[in-house]
Amino acid sequence: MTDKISNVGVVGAGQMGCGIAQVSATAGYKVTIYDLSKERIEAGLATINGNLARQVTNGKMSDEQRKEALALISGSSDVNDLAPSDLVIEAATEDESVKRKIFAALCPVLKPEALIATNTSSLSITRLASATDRPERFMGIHFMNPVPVMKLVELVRGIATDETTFKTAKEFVSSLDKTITVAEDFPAFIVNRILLPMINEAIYTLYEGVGSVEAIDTAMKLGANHPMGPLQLADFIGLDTCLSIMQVLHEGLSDSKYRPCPLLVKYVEAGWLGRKSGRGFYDYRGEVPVPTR
Ligand SMILES: CC(=O)CC(=O)SCCNC(=O)CCNC(=O)[C@H](O)C(C)(C)COP(=O)(O)OP(=O)(O)OC[C@H]1O[C@@H](n2cnc3c(N)ncnc32)[C@H](O)[C@@H]1OP(=O)(O)O
Ligand SMILES: NC(=O)C1=CN([C@@H]2O[C@H](COP(=O)(O)OP(=O)(O)OC[C@H]3O[C@@H](n4cnc5c(N)ncnc54)[C@H](OP(=O)(O)O)[C@@H]3O)[C@@H](O)[C@H]2O)C=CC1
Repeated sequence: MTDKISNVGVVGAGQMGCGIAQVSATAGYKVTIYDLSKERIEAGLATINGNLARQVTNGKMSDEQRKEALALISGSSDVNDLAPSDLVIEAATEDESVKRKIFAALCPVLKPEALIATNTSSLSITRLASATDRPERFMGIHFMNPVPVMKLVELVRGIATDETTFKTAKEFVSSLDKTITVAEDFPAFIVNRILLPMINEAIYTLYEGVGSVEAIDTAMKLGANHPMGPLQLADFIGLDTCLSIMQVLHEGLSDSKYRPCPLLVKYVEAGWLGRKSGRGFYDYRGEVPVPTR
């Protein structure tokens, strides 16, 4: 048995929240994106608009389908507008205290039978579930960036997640034409347990002067056939998110091999968060990205 999902709520109008909203609406779900700031929501809706328009230009969808998808998405800075949701996917900043506050505000608004999922990259699903009033109806649905392009979604159960919730999540993700992999509730799950230490090592390689930003990215693109160099990918993910994931790995697995590189810490402290803030290992403020080291 599964639950029927028609209305999807998304918390956080950042790069992931908007991607999740876009693919959900394209699959025919009614979507409400909630964020604290109206400007964020407007910028997010504009990004979705641009992405859908590009799909029309590339012949991947008709203009009619674009209009239908757009008509299914609305934005709100009032959490009460998530009340009709059958499923809420939390995709706010990768910070446990932020997510806990969101669940505290969200739970009283939702129908008792509504499901809550988190798109967290690394945090314990069991611990996040305990911050809600429905741990059995809570789980991890971890999309990859950019959501409209990447095929994989990791599904992660918490200790209390019930079978109906898991099956409903599976059915929902399959309806978005994504491929599922199931991960156990360990720090950073599967993809980020492997990917982030590689990115962190690339930052150490830069920190120790083994190569420049350009040399490291070129090496991995042409020497290992990665679509993006690791530093380019770190900027794409967001350096704040990369640091949070490394901290969760370091603390959660108590192994010094996961120690976040001090240079990553420094960039985040400077507010150089990658593409989203205009500067990271590359400076994106000009016509072409320029390495910052
Ligand atoms: C941190 C976590 O918790 C987990 C994660 O997500 S880790 C990150 C996982 N993601 C990756 O590793 C991405 C690695 N990079 C890539 O695969 C590729 O560089 C890429 C798919 C992002 C871009 O591919 P590309 O060939 O260089 O660029 P390009 O030809 O411009 O784009 C390919 C398609 O992706 C689309 N695309 C690219 N960036 C996009 C974005 N940010 N949003 C939406 N669509 C995007 C393009 O529109 C294009 O679609 P069409 O074929 O319809 O035109
Ligand atoms: N980036 C990636 O490659 C991936 C990220 N993820 C995960 O997805 C989640 C979101 O990441 P991403 O989209 O990259 O992050 P972004 O920084 O792009 O977006 C996060 C959004 O959440 C908003 N936000 C912060 N606090 C609240 C709140 N209390 N209520 C509502 N909205 C809030 C932020 O607003 P403001 O900026 O104003 O604070 C911002 O708009 C994280 O958990 C991350 O780990 C998962 C897969 C891939």
